[in-house]
Amino acid sequence: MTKPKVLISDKMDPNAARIFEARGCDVDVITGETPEQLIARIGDYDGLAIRSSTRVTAEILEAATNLKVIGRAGIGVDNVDIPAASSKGVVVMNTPFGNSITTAEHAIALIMALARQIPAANARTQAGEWPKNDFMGVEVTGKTLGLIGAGNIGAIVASRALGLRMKVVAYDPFLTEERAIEMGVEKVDLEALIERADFITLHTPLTDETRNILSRERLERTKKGVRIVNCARGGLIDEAALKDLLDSGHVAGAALDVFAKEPAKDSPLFGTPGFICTPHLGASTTEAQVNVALQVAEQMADYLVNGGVTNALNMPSLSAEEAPKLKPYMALAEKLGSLVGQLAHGNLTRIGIEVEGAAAQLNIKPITGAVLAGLMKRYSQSVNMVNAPFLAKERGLDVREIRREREGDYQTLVRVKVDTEQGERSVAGTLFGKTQPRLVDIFGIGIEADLTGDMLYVVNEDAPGFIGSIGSLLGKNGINIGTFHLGRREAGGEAVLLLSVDQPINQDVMKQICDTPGVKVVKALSF
Ligand SMILES: NC(=O)C1=CN([C@@H]2O[C@H](COP(=O)(O)OP(=O)(O)OC[C@H]3O[C@@H](n4cnc5c(N)ncnc54)[C@H](O)[C@@H]3O)[C@@H](O)[C@H]2O)C=CC1
Ligand SMILES: O=C(O)CCC(=O)C(=O)O
Repeated sequence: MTKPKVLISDKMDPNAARIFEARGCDVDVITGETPEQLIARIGDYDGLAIRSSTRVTAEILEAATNLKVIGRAGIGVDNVDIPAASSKGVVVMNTPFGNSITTAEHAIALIMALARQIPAANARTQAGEWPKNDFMGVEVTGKTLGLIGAGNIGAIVASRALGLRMKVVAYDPFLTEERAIEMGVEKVDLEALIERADFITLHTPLTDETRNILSRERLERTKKGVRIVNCARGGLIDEAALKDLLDSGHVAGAALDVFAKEPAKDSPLFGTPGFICTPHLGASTTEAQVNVALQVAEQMADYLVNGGVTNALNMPSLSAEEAPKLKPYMALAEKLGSLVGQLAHGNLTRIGIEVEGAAAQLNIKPITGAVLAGLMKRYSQSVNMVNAPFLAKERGLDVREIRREREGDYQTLVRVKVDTEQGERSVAGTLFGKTQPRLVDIFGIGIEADLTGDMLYVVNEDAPGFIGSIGSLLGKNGINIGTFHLGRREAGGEAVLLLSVDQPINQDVMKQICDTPGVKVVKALSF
């Protein structure tokens, strides 16, 4: 088996490359390239490991013909076009906890730096001024910290701020009263936070809702003398309004680690009294960078080598223990989806995926993804279990999942049901010996078949001599039969013949089969 190839395109702790190699991947570290250079190179790689500098755009993804996974060594994935990655079937992963403590500590450091004007005092002292009378600070003890965003980092900031004897008020639409009590913070609405906070710190992602959350209008309603810290994402604060309010003295201090446009090599805020900044250093500690590098490499290698999915933003997680158990089910599910896709006529509007017996103990999402991928192969060659659910949604396909704990005739069963113009139709399969996918039911007719390679599907009237006539027709045309499977509703009723052949069957032979007396439906299948 060829080794998966990974490109590390941003500066990353060297442990990442070591882990990739130890886990059986080939790895190249090529940083600082232009988008055009990355576009020219990316087609060679199965995995792309990034931090925040590489922007993974739709154009880059278009050129990424082999790419299976993008791993962000860090939290924010606003530098990745996730919808484009999803529709190309590329898994996007991040490392949601590896740098949280470090980033929270940076926010606290900036709060303290603002309270005591440390950067300006340092610069002027080192310039030989000894400006003792120019730097009257404020205590943080007893002050109110307004926390916008109380997720992982926000919660750590809150705990540290409480340790500094600050009072913490938090605004986060997803913060429950119970969690606020557990964190020791007061849950408030945004407007109350704006009016009450002596310090404000932001810890939300940048979304349509959070963009400009500290707008000019809100900044103007803050307490006079407020100090503001942003270690989350540029774009959360109106930078022009912040500059005006620093100039007017309404805002006493602001510390930005992140800017609306990065790298921020120039900004109207630079040089403004009370303004301090760092170049997106929130996650930059040795500890955090080792954490995220190890974690992203482990996660990506696990996916590329074993199919395990951890911390993916566009597909359900799949642990390294689950992955090998699910693998044969996913092969079965893909084959059943593909069978339905090849046999069903017209536009499908609804699909049901039922798992029964042992299959019901497993995570159903990957099974659903595999059924949909098999089904939609007829629309697109680049469909896989990552993008299939998105494509299904785009096409308005109603997908239902049903789990039945009890066993039926089989110890484990996956059934795929679709609504067709002829009514509801279903196919089902099981695993022989826990790993071998087998079809066991096709549209209500029991049959045991391995769905593999080129196959011929025939529905016929059950009559003596029919099987022999099909066998000799194929023989006459030089087509060798590999396996032969039969099933029927009842003696003399509707029967199904499913056989594997050593080569695709051409149109001429298909017509001859079609013209054979007793044939009702005939279809060439491929798996
Ligand atoms: N400066 C740096 O180097 C770093 C920055 N970050 C950034 O920090 C941010 C937060 O990270 P985590 O705490 O790990 O994320 P998280 O997902 O654990 O927490 C984010 C919180 O924001 C809340 N939120 C969402 N929409 C909101 C809204 N409209 N108003 C108020 N709250 C809202 C969510 O409910 C959630 O609790 C991310 O944007 C991340 O990119 C993370 C690491 C390093
Ligand atoms: O990788 C970095 O230095 C930035 C980290 C960051 O912004 C994040 O994890 O969201």
